[in-house]
Amino acid sequence: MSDEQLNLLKQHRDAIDAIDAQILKLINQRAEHAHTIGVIKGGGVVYRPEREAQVLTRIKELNQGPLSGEAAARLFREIMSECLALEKPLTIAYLGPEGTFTQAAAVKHFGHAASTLPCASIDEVFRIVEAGSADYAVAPVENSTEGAVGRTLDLMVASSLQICGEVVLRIHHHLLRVSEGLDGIKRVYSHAQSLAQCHEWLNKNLPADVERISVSSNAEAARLASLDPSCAAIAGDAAAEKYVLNKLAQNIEDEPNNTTRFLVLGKQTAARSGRDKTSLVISAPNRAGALHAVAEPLARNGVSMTKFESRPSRTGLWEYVFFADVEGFIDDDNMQTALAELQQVAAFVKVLGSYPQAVI
Ligand SMILES: O=C(O)C(=O)C[C@]1(C(=O)O)C=C[C@@H](O)C=C1
Repeated sequence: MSDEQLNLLKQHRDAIDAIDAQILKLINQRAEHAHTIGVIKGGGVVYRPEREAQVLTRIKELNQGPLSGEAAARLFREIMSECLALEKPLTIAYLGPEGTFTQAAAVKHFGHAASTLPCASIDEVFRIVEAGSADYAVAPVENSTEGAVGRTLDLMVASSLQICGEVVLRIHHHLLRVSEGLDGIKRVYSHAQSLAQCHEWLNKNLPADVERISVSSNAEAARLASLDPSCAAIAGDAAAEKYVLNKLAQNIEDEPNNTTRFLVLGKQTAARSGRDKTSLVISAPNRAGALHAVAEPLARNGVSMTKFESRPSRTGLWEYVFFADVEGFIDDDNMQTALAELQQVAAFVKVLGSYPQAVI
């Protein structure tokens, strides 16, 4: 570098140092306000999903670049996470083990200041929060290629927990291994869904005699691959980092827009954020007529549906339960009318929660 370049570099670095000092001071001023808000809340619920969604939406709107709106929101996600931890540190139960996409979703939603608690099953995630051993739960509910996560939906029917948020995560799968290169791989471990999502890539890039073994999670697959150089795993970034594996191939999922949606569950109901969703479960006696009876009051009252999923009820042989996600907040007038009408035709209607739509 020339003297002139060195001089320019120093000028910019000096400017960055001065700006960093200002940012630090302002972040701490923000933290002081959050701390005082915590005192005003007087030991009540500190996490306010609707306010967090509003803060992040506003940041995206205010942002003028060169950082992207998403990048700016992610930075503020972390600042808010630390501010919230000053009020009260949160523990988030998730479908483990460590390194799963569900943990990545929990961190995306609550930031790094929240502690995450891995659970062995979706049932345990619900139980732990119901018992008060963790503050919130994060559980997968649907994948864009594989469809609904039935266990989460079934548990929602009986659980006292409310949905207070959603997280949408792009799922990127990588082929991971302790050693370099594709030679000598005898087995590939992954969760059955991930093996299915990378099926075409595996057919094209690995010899036919490489065994594909499905295990309980992608993180478990990465752990197994870390123990044996003749094995590889399909898993995401978090698992690759945790088990210090090489990425032999990145983003090997067949479907480039592969996303998973997760629910955030807790004992509180969220307040209106302005861009909300409501999840309902509706039970009706027989499927053919029931589908129309359930969808019609929503449509007629102008409540738009973003998801509709039917599952056999676990209580009656021919009964179906319908899971509907609709746009809007529970006490919107049209929502209230539609719900009252639904109650006339359905065996039961349960509101699983009204909550802010995912912002980042
Ligand atoms: O506004 C509040 O209620 C706060 O506690 C402050 C704050 C924030 O840092 O902006 C922190 C945590 C809440 O979940 C929402 C927002």
